[in-house]
Amino acid sequence: MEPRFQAAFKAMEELEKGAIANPDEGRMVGHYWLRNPKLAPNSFLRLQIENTLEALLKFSNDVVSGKIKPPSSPEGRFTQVLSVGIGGSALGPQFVAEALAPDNPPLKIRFIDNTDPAGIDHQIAQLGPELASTLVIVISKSGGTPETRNGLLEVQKAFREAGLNFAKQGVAITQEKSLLDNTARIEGWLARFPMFDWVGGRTSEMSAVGLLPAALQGIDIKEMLTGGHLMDEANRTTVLRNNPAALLALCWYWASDCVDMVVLPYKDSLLLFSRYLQQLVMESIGKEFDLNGNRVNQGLTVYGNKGSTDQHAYIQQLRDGVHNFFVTFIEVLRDRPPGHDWELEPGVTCGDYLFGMLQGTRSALYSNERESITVTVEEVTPRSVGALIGLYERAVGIYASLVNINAYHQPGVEAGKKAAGEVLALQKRVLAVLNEASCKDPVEPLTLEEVADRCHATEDIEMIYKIIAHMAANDRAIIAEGNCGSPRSIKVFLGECNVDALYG
Ligand SMILES: O=P(O)(O)OC[C@H]1O[C@H](O)[C@H](O)[C@@H](O)[C@@H]1O
Repeated sequence: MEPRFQAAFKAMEELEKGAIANPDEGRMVGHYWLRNPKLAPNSFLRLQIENTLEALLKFSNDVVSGKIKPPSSPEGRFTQVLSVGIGGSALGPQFVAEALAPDNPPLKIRFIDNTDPAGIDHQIAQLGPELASTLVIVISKSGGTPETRNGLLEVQKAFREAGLNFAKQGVAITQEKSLLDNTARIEGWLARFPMFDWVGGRTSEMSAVGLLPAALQGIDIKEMLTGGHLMDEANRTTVLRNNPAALLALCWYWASDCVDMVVLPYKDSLLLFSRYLQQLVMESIGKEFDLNGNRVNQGLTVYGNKGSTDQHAYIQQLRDGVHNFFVTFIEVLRDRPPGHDWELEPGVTCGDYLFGMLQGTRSALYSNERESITVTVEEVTPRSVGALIGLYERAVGIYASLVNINAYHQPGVEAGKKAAGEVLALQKRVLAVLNEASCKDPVEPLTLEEVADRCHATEDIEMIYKIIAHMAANDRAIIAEGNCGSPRSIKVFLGECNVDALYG
């Protein structure tokens, strides 16, 4: 493997110097500069990074100290953060909050990371009157992701209904001049922080995306950056056996007949690490074509929660069942902060049990020829979490070089987004057809075939059935009579005729 690793190290060196490492999108890949701005290929980019960090540190200090206040909160200071974002604009902040937020953070954080109305209602309801002291951070690199836009519109509606001025409590993190950036600027939001073209969503935890929410929770973000920076330095050696990320990538390569990567941190606070890694690894490595255009269908499937909890769920299959995986144990040496430990049996602490479970599971898997990797950290601190993120970011990049793919684009994601847009367009046509039939006197109930026919979408009859079932279940003026289980029996009409829509 040595020559291939040397080629991968060379590619990484070029990337760090500002090469267009994401060729299809014509972009540089600069997340390593975030923790060492001196590496940035020019002083303009270096200053952008440094100024953003300085500005966000100042902003978060002012919010935490109460210098920046919500306009109409009885507490007189912000007490909650509501983060609205999805994918790379949520997973890092969620992981870091779970891993590092103190028990009583200066601001508590909640997330809206979906366009599920019930989920959004739940978050807003939980805030209750504290909405008045909630800082809403809307995060979207592109500034146009529909789920995030919907979350924003829902939150703004809640603010209106509570008689609050959203702009005074809203912060945007997005690329300059994106739709979100323009909205925030025109509406005069409290603050805006930039995302950079050359940082991908899934590697944005150490940009404003991850750092601002973390700082507001009282997490030492400089330490996170230091951890990332130190890890990057270790990963720059071209001596394979001394390079942690390269060794990790080598293990993945060695195990690559086993495409399932089971990540098991034995530490509750690292529960969301595998969820975070799911995007980082799967969106980076899961590719149809290699860089030469050959179909390769690469991929590594990441899952896992935490040990020892998962031992009581699926380790049975790992030990005895289908052998298509390798496990990564994340071992944390420090059980608890010093001075709190006690022996619940002579010579044995609670943490000794956790340790025993990890080692026992590792041995039990090995005895049945199931291999594993162990990543050991001394304790869960901002520095070690920064280092873990840095380790996996670099391992993904190196592995991508080994299998000759572009780790930094995500062409497959577009297909689902486009199809979702088509479904919503079809829904509008269905409504128009139903409206026309429902405006007749007498009303003309239609079968699904008739709806499909009038929509000129006979191929899409199944989707039309789904659209009607969904709308009928949601008090949407649609009346569907018949038996859901036998779609042919269904007849549909609208409860009222919308004359404007008919002629509009
Ligand atoms: O930050 P945004 O532009 O809103 O993007 C959020 C997410 O959108 C897509 O699903 C991309 O595949 C992800 O990589 C990205 O993290």
